[in-house]
Amino acid sequence: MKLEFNPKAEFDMIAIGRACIDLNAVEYNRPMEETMTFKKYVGGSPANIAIGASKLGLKTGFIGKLADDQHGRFIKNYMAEVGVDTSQMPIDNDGHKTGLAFTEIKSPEECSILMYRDEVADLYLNPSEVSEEYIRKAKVLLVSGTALAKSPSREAVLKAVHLAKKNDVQVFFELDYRGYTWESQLETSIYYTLVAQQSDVVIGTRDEFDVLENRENGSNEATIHELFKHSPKLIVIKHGVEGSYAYAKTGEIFKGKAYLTKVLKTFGAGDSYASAFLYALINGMDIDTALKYGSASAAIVVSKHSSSEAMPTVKEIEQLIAEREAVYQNK
Ligand SMILES: Nc1ncnc2c1ncn2[C@@H]1O[C@H](COP(=O)(O)OP(=O)(O)O)[C@@H](O)[C@H]1O
Ligand SMILES: O=C(O)C[C@@H](O)[C@H](O)C(=O)COP(=O)(O)O
Repeated sequence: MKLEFNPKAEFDMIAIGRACIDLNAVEYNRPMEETMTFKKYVGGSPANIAIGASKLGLKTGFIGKLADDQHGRFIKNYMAEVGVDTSQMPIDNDGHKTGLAFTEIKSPEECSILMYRDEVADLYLNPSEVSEEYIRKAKVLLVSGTALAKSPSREAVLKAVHLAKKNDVQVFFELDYRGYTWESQLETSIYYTLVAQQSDVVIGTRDEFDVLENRENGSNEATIHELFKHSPKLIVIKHGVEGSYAYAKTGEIFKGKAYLTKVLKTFGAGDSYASAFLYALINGMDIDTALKYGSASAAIVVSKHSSSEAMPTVKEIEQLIAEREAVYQNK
């Protein structure tokens, strides 16, 4: 099974959603109450994915609203420096602020995120700020689920999905569930289902698919049975260190294993996985290989301090895959 991308498209991928700030505990392996210093990085799942993809050499753009403040300017400069096109990142004129995520690293296994997302600029992206001219230039539109949490960002994303489908741009939906921003799980389920049914590729953790289905302890089989009645051609369900599965509508099932490593913190895994998985698919690699790229990228990022700055190069990913696969083959 292979996805077809428009070979003439100017951008490999355009992401839509939030570009924010991560403040990662500098003194880690302790609770946040005892953490006195935090290091600033660009964050926000779709921004991390765009940065990761750009570092891998994909031509990447971003649609997202920024606050008119120091953080907004820092984000725009950083993203431009790593090669992301920031021409569709309007500035909020109504005093809304940049979203912040403080990360707590209690131990490599016990990490949590404290988010400040009330009245954040990214959720004020207006449908009028989503341009058909821009979206039609992409091979892939990557949608972050959190951008569906509130209006007007919700309508801006729905418009972007509509324009992508109209112009044969592949829609990748990263569920990216952050409970803080939603009114209820039922509300999330309604909008996740609406967008998932229209997407070409849906990526999420097992827990996030349970949110989409508004249930507990769902099964991958039930998920794919339902979603394959609609547009999706590929569904990726992640199971943390146990690895991930990619299900193709054509019936094939691919299993990706996690590459175990010395973990510093667990967050950043999903975003680095998504950027490398996408890189591999866009470059015509098969799904087994794309899963290896995703896992290797995640293994590199969980061993480092940030999610965005730690995004690896193609060389680092390929080296890790070669080393690990050689070990598996000698066993
Ligand atoms: N502790 C870990 N060590 C190595 N790889 C990991 C680890 N945790 C996750 N990964 C890799 O990252 C992928 C995505 O992680 P997961 O935790 O399922 O997603 P998310 O970060 O979105 O919650 C996994 O399929 C796996 O390949
Ligand atoms: O998405 C956010 O707003 C916070 C991220 O920037 C943070 O780095 C993170 O949680 C990444 O984790 P992941 O989505 O599991 O890759």
